[in-house]
Amino acid sequence: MLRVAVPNKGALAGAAAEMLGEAGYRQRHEQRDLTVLDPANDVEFFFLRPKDIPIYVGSGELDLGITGRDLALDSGAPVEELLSLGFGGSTFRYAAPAGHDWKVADLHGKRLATSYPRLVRQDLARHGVEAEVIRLDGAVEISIQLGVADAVADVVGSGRTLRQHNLVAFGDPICVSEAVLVHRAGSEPAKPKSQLVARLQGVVFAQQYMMLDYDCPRTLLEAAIGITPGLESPTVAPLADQDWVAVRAMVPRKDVNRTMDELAEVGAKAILASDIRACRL
Ligand SMILES: Nc1ncnc2c1ncn2[C@@H]1O[C@H](COP(=O)(O)OP(=O)(O)OP(=O)(O)O)[C@@H](O)[C@H]1O
Ligand SMILES: O=P(O)(O)OC[C@H]1O[C@H](OP(=O)(O)OP(=O)(O)O)[C@H](O)[C@@H]1O
Ligand SMILES: [Mg+2]
Repeated sequence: MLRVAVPNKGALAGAAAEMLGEAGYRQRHEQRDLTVLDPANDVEFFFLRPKDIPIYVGSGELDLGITGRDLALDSGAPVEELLSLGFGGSTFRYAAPAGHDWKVADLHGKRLATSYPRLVRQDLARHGVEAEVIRLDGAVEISIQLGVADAVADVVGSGRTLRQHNLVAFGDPICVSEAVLVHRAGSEPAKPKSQLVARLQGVVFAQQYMMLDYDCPRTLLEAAIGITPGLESPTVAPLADQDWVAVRAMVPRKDVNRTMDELAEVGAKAILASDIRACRL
């Protein structure tokens, strides 16, 4: 039976559960349940803190896990990414009080608070900067005003928390993160494992694409296909009116409105965009 770690709470938990549900796996009904058995798919899910997941997967106790790239790197556990999941996007950055043009070199000799000490120490070493790293569990942005640190290194999502505490981010992002599916580095892609990977890949892909359907005069088909080449090639079907065809193609979600504008401009009609729930490519 495949054993899979899933975040039990926090920023990644909701979207991870939703994605597994969309991929056809059994959901937990009680927020406090720590395991869920899915005999139909021969999988057992373990609901764990995202920070601990790389440790369980890296040790080989669990086969797969969903966690943040930043957490996986900070753990130092021997895990590797199988798939980027497209949610939980953040950057991990240095930040310090606004009003000064901070450089990473300015951290030399300073106190730096973070929940990701390994990631930070590695980055400081890369910059040849020696700073005192103070490990905090959370709410790191407040540590400067409370007097325990001069600067921080923390997760930035919208940037709202930094602004609230009058901090500015500086230097290149230490890590550009999102939720990822990991396995133990170098482990074999056993079959049930690769089936779960393929299912999740299908959901990630479905979320990034939309299906476009439209009617097009035959004479304009070439131009329309140039706008919606699809993945392999678009489906073209005859209409009752011999001069028209129906076209169906997948398009990147982020481009869908611009693509619809372009199709309308070349003369396509009845352009419909619909969501794709899941797919196998
Ligand atoms: N505001 C945010 N926006 C986007 N991603 C975030 C945000 N906060 C955390 N993350 C991502 O979520 C993961 C950490 O999740 P979470 O914050 O739930 O864990 P935690 O900090 O260990 O737990 P908790 O916050 O519940 O104490 C990291 O990969 C991080 O990059
Ligand atoms: O840029 P923003 O959108 O404001 O998000 C960033 C904040 O979100 C996370 O905190 P979380 O809620 O996980 O609390 P924590 O600090 O206790 O981990 C992160 O640690 C930052 O504090
Ligand atoms: Mg957090």
